[in-house]
Amino acid sequence: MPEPVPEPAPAPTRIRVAAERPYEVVVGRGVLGAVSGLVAGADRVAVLHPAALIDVAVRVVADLERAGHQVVRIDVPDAEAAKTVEVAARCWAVLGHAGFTRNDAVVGVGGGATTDLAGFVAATWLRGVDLVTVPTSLLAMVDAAVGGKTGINTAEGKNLVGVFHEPVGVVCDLDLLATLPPTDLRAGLGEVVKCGFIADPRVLELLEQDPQAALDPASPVLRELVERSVAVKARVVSADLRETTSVGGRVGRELLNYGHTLGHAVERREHFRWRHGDAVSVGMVFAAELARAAGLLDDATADRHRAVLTSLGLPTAYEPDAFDDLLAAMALDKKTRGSTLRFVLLDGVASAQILAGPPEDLLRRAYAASVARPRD
Ligand SMILES: NC(=O)c1ccc[n+]([C@@H]2O[C@H](COP(=O)([O-])OP(=O)(O)OC[C@H]3O[C@@H](n4cnc5c(N)ncnc54)[C@H](O)[C@@H]3O)[C@@H](O)[C@H]2O)c1
Ligand SMILES: O=C(O)C(=O)C[C@@H](O)[C@H](O)[C@H](O)COP(=O)(O)O
Ligand SMILES: [Zn+2]
Repeated sequence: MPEPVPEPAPAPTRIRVAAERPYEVVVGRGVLGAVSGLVAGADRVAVLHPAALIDVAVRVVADLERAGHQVVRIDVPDAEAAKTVEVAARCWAVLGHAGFTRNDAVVGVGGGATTDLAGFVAATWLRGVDLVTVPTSLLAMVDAAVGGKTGINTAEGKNLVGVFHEPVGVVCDLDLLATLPPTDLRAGLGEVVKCGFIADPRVLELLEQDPQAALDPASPVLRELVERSVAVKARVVSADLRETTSVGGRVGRELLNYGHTLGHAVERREHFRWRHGDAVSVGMVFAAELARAAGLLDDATADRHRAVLTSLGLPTAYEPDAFDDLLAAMALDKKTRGSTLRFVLLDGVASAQILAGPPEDLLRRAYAASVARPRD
């Protein structure tokens, strides 16, 4: 009997983002080697990573050194602990010490917290040097590493300090998801569900058909979900890079903030110890209840939020008595104008509008509905 011939691995997918300097998001398996080609013009390269990703960072460093770059590896704190001005200042000090100039580059290897920090450091050093993101979590692949939002937190709230700074390239190596803890993979699906509701109904169908496949890092279903979510993000940011064009009935980049108004408030109340994707999950259920209470969204689509998120094991409700704290935190949401809160709401799947200044009692009713047990 002849040996069975293994199927060739599918070629990497390249998704283009039309920024001022257009760039590509490469999605595939075994594509880590693409990083060095993206920083070809740099003499020095800084590779920022948390301890959990040391093995990946070492592989990237070795490639870069083989290509002749002088490389500095910077070990940063894990998760949200990296997104502080103190950590950014430590990175600036390392770059200064190593003599980083404007043709040098920063590479962020890690989850969304690391790529947000790396982006902020790259954006601010000498007012901007090249950035390559190497997302290693699902959430960073489908969202954080793409699109140029960079930032750090302050005691007052989430991502309150940051700049837009697009990467020169994004390398999503799906093989890296093999070591991602299942709880973090699940949290990443929160942003995938978001992409389904705001723009791509096929994402919702895939999740509903086989939630377990979505939770399996080796499955082709997960690859399709990553590609579809990156495509949604690329399309939205390409049309509104700086989040400036939600006018009239048209929602620009703010669309990507679906579920984040309450989600970020939950993160702040939890002192940034909640996973971002979990908070967005809770925030989307609240947004669906608000849209239902405002008479915008039909019952079936509102209920579909809780159903799909629950099937993936994501949280759908926060503490019943927390609304006053959350309302105060939402005042600092970036979509707020003056004292007017603004929410991205759906009036159907893939159809959004901004609700500005809803009365407080409507918000309270929606929150109460979001924490109530689902209807049978
Ligand atoms: N800039 C944006 O557009 C944007 C979009 C969405 C989210 N975000 C930000 O992204 C952050 C959330 O990202 P996240 O969910 O990736 O969280 P994270 O960066 O905190 O990573 C989650 C955990 O997974 C670990 N990890 C990551 N990849 C791993 C791997 N391959 N193997 C083993 N462990 C791994 C990390 O070390 C961390 O402990 C938040 O700060 C959020 O605000 C930014
Ligand atoms: O890229 C965007 O735009 C988003 O809003 C994507 C979100 O998933 C992400 O969490 C973002 O960081 C939130 O933006 P913020 O401006 O509210 O901090
Ligand atoms: Zn998000």
